Amino acid sequence: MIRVDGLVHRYGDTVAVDDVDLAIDDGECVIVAGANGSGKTTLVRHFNGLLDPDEGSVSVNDRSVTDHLVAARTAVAMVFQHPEDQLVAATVGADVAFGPENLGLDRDEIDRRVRESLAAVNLDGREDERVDSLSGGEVERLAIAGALAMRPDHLVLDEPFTGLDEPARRSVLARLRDLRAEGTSLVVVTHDLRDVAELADRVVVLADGDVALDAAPDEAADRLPDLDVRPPC
Ligand SMILES: Nc1ncnc2c1ncn2[C@@H]1O[C@H](COP(=O)(O)OP(=O)(O)OP(=O)(O)O)[C@@H](O)[C@H]1O
Repeated sequence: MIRVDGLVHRYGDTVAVDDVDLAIDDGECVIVAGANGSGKTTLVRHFNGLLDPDEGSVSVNDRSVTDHLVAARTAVAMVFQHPEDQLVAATVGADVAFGPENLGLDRDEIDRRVRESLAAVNLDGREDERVDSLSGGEVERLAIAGALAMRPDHLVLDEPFTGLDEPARRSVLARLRDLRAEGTSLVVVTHDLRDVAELADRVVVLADGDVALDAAPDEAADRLPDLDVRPPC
């Protein structure tokens, strides 16, 4: 479980996250939506300790993120909005292998995870290609493969469908559906629910850094336009 209690995050005078309480159960799929600047990215960056709370606390699997940073980063994998910033190696295979290598896994297991993760995002067989030769959508899929290779308990994706063409989008959605069925919790940050509403158990909408709505997708649909979120078609 990811648990957020009274979380406040400030950037100077800007209160980006304003006293948020939230719990995401194991195996749940939660959409975090809201207008630009409502605090979505800031909130989820606390889930694996990329930011420190100004007030309040975050725990993952019952352990404080601040006190158990390595455990949080092993349990929660993140894919960010600008995945090109997340690349760490020169080739596709080495990039996906980086996380599992840091977990200290043996070579066979690392190779297996690299193969499976690349296949999950339709990049199979491209281990030896240079990352700087990939298109924007391919880089995004590579970043998702890197997160999948960690076999995290919780996967957080910040605007994962931006820049993906239709086949790539379908393949990522299918993989997310499988992950959810396997018990991985998913947190998908978006301001447009059309892509992921069918997968979600809950929609959490932020407005001005606080939770303005927390409901099942069909219950939430009517209120979404008032909160500057495009409802699913
Ligand atoms: N590094 C930063 N320094 C200063 N202010 C920031 C920083 N990052 C975000 N902010 C501000 O904090 C608030 C919340 O930003 P955040 O990026 O978390 O929102 P968001 O909902 O993810 O927005 P978007 O949909 O545009 O990605 C905004 O007012 C933003 O301008």
